[in-house]
Amino acid sequence: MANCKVIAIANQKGGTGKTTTTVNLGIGLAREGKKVLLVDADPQGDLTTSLGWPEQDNLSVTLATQLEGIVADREMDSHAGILHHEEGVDLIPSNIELAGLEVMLVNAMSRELTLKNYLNEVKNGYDYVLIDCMPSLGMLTIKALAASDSVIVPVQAQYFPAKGMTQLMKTIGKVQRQINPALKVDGVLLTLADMRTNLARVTAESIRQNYGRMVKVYQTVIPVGVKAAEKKIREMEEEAVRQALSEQAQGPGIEIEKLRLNFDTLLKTLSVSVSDLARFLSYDPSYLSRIRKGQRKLSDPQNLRRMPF
Ligand SMILES: Nc1ncnc2c1ncn2[C@@H]1O[C@H](COP(=O)(O)OP(=O)(O)OP(=O)(O)O)[C@@H](O)[C@H]1O
Repeated sequence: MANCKVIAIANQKGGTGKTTTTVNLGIGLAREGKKVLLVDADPQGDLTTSLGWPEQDNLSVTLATQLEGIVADREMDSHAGILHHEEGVDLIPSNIELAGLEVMLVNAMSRELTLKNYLNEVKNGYDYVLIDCMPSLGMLTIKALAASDSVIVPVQAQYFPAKGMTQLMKTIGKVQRQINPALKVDGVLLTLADMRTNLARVTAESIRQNYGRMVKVYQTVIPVGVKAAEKKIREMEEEAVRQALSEQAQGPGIEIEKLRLNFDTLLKTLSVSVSDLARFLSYDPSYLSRIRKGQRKLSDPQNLRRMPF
């Protein structure tokens, strides 16, 4: 479609509701009769999982395959790998292979434009393309901003994100000046808001006061559904969780790769995201995320053993 709009859903802070916004906005637009393609631009593949493809390592064609084809200048069917969801949205999925692509792209020509070039090949069939970005301002997010007409920034209403917002706005400004002058900020979306608390109300007000002149802050605020998130974890098979945890918590001798695999199994068993588990345990999501990527060991296995399951 000639007027396809490409929107990046971005915030370098983890767990602000990017994936949830992408899914719900996408399905909402599909219900309005729009043709929608969702793009999972996060190697953690949470969008792919949340749409019902948890075994994403078994997918033969993903976003990484397509981008790699563009870099290598290989003839490819650009529609290969696109999945169709029963709610009426399409998805180009991702898995951990996307992380490896960043390294490969260091020497690639026009590396910032690989995603744009790929989307140019597929977007004609769609009214909207929504890109779920990863929680970083690295090359994959730059690529998403370079490929987009606009960006929506989900911000968790519970924390005043002063430093993070300044960094994000600087990056958007840089992309506008150097790669994509047409990029617009659609708006800031306040998410996970518990408006019964003073903190959320004060934070929402501060965000409007501090950024409202620069960018639109949507009047619509997404309320937190605490019960739903916690119920999901509490309903898990307790025995399976304990078993996976005790394997993980074998102390400093455990191999980092084994820990990574165990942790992955744990998340799949629970069918929860890293952010879910982090919130439930009051852990820093980036700490758990590094364990999941095989970048660090548990520093406090005893603490994990006492998890409140
Ligand atoms: N309104 C809500 N109420 C309750 N839980 C929510 C809500 N929105 C999102 N969540 C939960 O919060 C967690 C973080 O949301 P989500 O995965 O959408 O954030 P994200 O910004 O994409 O995370 P990441 O930065 O890790 O990619 C998820 O477990 C999700 O299920």
